[in-house]
Amino acid sequence: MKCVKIIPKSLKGSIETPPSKSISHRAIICAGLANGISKVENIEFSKDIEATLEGMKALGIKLLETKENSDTGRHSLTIEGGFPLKVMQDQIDCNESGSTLRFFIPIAVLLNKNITFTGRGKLVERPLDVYYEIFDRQGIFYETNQGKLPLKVKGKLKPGIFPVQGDISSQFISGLMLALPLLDASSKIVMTTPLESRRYVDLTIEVLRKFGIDVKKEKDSSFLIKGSQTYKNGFYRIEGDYSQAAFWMVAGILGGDINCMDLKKNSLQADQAIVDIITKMSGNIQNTFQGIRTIKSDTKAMVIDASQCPDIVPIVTVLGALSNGTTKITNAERLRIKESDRLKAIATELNKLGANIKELKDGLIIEGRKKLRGGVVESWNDHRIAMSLAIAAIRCEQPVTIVNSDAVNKSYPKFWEDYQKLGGQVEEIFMD
Ligand SMILES: O=C(O)C1=C[C@@H](OP(=O)(O)O)[C@@H](O)[C@H](O)C1
Ligand SMILES: C=C(OP(=O)(O)O)C(=O)O
Repeated sequence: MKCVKIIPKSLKGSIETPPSKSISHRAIICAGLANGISKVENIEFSKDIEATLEGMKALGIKLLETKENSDTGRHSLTIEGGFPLKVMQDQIDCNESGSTLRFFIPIAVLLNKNITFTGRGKLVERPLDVYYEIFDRQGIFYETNQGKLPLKVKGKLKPGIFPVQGDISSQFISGLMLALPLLDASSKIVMTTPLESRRYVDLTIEVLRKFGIDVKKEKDSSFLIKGSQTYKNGFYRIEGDYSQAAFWMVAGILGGDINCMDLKKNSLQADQAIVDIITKMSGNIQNTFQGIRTIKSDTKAMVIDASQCPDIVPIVTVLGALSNGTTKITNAERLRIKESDRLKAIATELNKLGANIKELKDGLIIEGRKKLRGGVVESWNDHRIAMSLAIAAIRCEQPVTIVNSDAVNKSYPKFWEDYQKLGGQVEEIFMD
């Protein structure tokens, strides 16, 4: 198994922030549903984005051209889409990507064709009940392995009222929003419990708008989607990813000076919350002409409500573990159904490095320390756990070995390369 050994060092320099994974999924799907040719620029081929692109190809879209930008190594895609889609393969492999699976299922049940969804790792068991309830209500055929993947579907979604729980995953609401405009009458999504990860839904509405689709927010708890809409083809450039920038921002605060470039100031990304969190913890964070800069600072503890920004919890836990006082993470129960049980994973592994973190049912209590010790830790095959541990290494007294370091490929294949570009000392090793 691939592992990395990190010699603790501060990180300094500028980083070309990777493109937003969340926006990339949405833009590729929208381009595929639009009649004609669209261009999607600034794509990083992470495993999750590959799954979405391959999935859309299975549904008949054509990837006419992939052009690499020689400066950034990122790609510009020319996509020929169109609805109705022409199913080329009846099996869609979502690998470990929750977004791919939950965005594709409603699209698959627009087509009345047999389609089977497969996946790996924790994705096999991540919840899908919100969709199963809709299928039961509408008489859509589906077959699972006791609720888990593989999932086989066949049927045709009907417009109407969709009561949906808002606190399991916002990805169900985004998935429905992608498909419902293509039905022949209006639909309404009505939240039956408060919507968490709300800004991911706002992001879906924004990308849909750019592709000519209108979704109306009626109140905080319901969305109106007119039927018989058509996706319009066009050009979309993906902005930088705040979830990934969060790792470098915390790295700057813990021991360096880092400028993250290509971050939109008025972004709809949920994880822009990292800027507010660092500011409130008294970190030195500044807007620069090209991005956001963080500089080594003494930070203090705070209480962080994770309900709207779950993906930054692992890296915020690292910051809390190295801040003065007791940081509390609350409303974070959904972290247990991500690529790993992230509350357990980050608490267990940071404690191995010498942190003092107590796990609660829906959060964490983190007693801050000046330094951590170092040692051997596990990624739990979770990209955000691997990257968080790599950043924690900056303030360790001894080297840190991360087992299964390839987990980063799910969202950020160039993470180790960028870590070294910033002056980090990383040695690749293999362990059984
Ligand atoms: O819509 C999206 O792009 C995402 C929504 C969030 O999921 P939940 O709504 O399940 O929290 C987030 O954790 C995930 O990484 C990406
Ligand atoms: C949870 C994540 O993604 P997904 O739900 O798409 O697998 C993530 O990127 O942290």
